[in-house]
Amino acid sequence: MSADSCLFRFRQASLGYAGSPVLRELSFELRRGEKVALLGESGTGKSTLLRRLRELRPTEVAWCPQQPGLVPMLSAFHNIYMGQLNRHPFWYNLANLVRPLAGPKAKITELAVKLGLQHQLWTAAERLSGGQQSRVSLGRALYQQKPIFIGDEPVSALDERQADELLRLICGQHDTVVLALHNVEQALTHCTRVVGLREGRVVLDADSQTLTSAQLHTLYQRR
Ligand SMILES: Nc1ncnc2c1ncn2[C@@H]1O[C@H](COP(=O)(O)OP(=O)(O)OP(=O)(O)O)[C@@H](O)[C@H]1O
Repeated sequence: MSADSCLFRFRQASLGYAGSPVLRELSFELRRGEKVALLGESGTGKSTLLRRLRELRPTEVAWCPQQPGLVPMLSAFHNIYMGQLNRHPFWYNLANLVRPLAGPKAKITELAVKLGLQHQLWTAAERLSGGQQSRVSLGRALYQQKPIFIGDEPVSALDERQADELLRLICGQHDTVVLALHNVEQALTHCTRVVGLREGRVVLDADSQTLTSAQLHTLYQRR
């Protein structure tokens, strides 16, 4: 593996907020091409690590946050389009807001079919269900078309079949993927590597093929 295949490297790092560390003595490397699942109990620091990764390579990362953060009055189409807002001049974005342009319309319609949102494309985000909103948020991240996808529980509001289909889509479209998940089966099926966190420390880091779901469930057992 060449040195420049390393995208992120932490050595005994401390990550947290305003002087209060969440992740301690973090030693962690992530190489191009890896598909990594972060697992661990709520509050253990998964989002904190994902946010740091995103800050380190902002232009290369397609970011799918835990909270959809949609503009309520805008349609699913326009919310997805926002994934490429900063690639176009102001006049182009304004024209597309008033009357969707042919190019974005074709691409977003195709994406909406994959997301199962073809019938909700022109519905305002505030009128969508929680699962539909989270698919719009995922669509916005996919529409960014960046090489690295970082998702904070991007499929947790979806049923199992939909979640599997969309995880396949995410992993197929991106060279490198880092996902905070709570579902150990999804982690083993879709990711090549699993990193387990407990109380702000990495307690497991292994190739998915060497792991069992029973081992991963121990990350959630009370001590
Ligand atoms: N903006 C913030 N300012 C201060 N503390 C924060 C902030 N965001 C998160 N924390 C704290 O950092 C710790 C880790 O939170 P984090 O969101 O990284 O956990 P998580 O593993 O992603 O949890 P979940 O599975 O519930 O999303 C928690 O104790 C939380 O209260």
